[in-house]
Amino acid sequence: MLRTSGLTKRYGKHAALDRLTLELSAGSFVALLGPNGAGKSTLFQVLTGLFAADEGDVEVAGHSLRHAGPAALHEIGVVFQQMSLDLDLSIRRNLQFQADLHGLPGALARERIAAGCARFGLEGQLDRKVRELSGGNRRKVELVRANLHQPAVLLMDEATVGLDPKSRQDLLAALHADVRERGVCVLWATHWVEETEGADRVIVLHKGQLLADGSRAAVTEALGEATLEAGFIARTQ
Ligand SMILES: Nc1ncnc2c1ncn2[C@@H]1O[C@H](COP(=O)(O)OP(=O)(O)OP(=O)(O)O)[C@@H](O)[C@H]1O
Repeated sequence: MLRTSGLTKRYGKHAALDRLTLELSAGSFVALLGPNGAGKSTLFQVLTGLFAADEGDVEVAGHSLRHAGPAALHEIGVVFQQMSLDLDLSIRRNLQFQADLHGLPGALARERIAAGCARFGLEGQLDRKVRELSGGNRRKVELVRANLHQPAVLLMDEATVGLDPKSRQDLLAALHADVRERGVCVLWATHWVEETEGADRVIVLHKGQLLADGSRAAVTEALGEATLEAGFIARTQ
């Protein structure tokens, strides 16, 4: 569903991504675990076409980002670390804007906006400005937005920053439901080991390279300490 081959992105001489090759399947929740500076955000910026890779390519649902950019990008939804909603627009206007960008017909857009918001208990708040919402509800709107065009791949970059435990739980439950019910592939970037719980697969990124890849148990074993957290800390210092 999502493939990268030999993906390299340099800032000057420094390789933030260093020949990264990955293959992620449909219907899987994959945790991308890496310390600060590992290259997680850079990977997301390349996957979403914000920056071009220096080497390598990305394929999303069979479309090459380099050769068929719009088709590849249509299969990606993203929630970045920094909130990117327009604070002075209502929830409805923010979501409608995204629906227009993806060319969703009016009736379908209205239906998906209503269903997406209802899923998070936001249905009574559609005409409120985003500025008036709590951090948790802003995140939920971002997730509704990322899902509006029903992409095959959802990229979540430190998406629980600022969320209370209940909002965090709701967000994760919604994503796991998308994986099960729609066969979405979720790539969940985090530097918190506890956020890999429930993931089908854990990928550990360090200095732009793959350090370990597999189930939590397999990665714990590969990192060579008693717990995943201890191994992660020991091997990424
Ligand atoms: N615009 C930039 N110019 C120069 N170097 C950059 C730039 N953006 C990132 N880097 C460097 O690239 C490397 C990877 O950074 P990146 O932000 O992708 O890591 P990250 O895993 O997302 O970290 P964090 O968990 O702190 O968000 C770091 O060494 C960082 O300093």
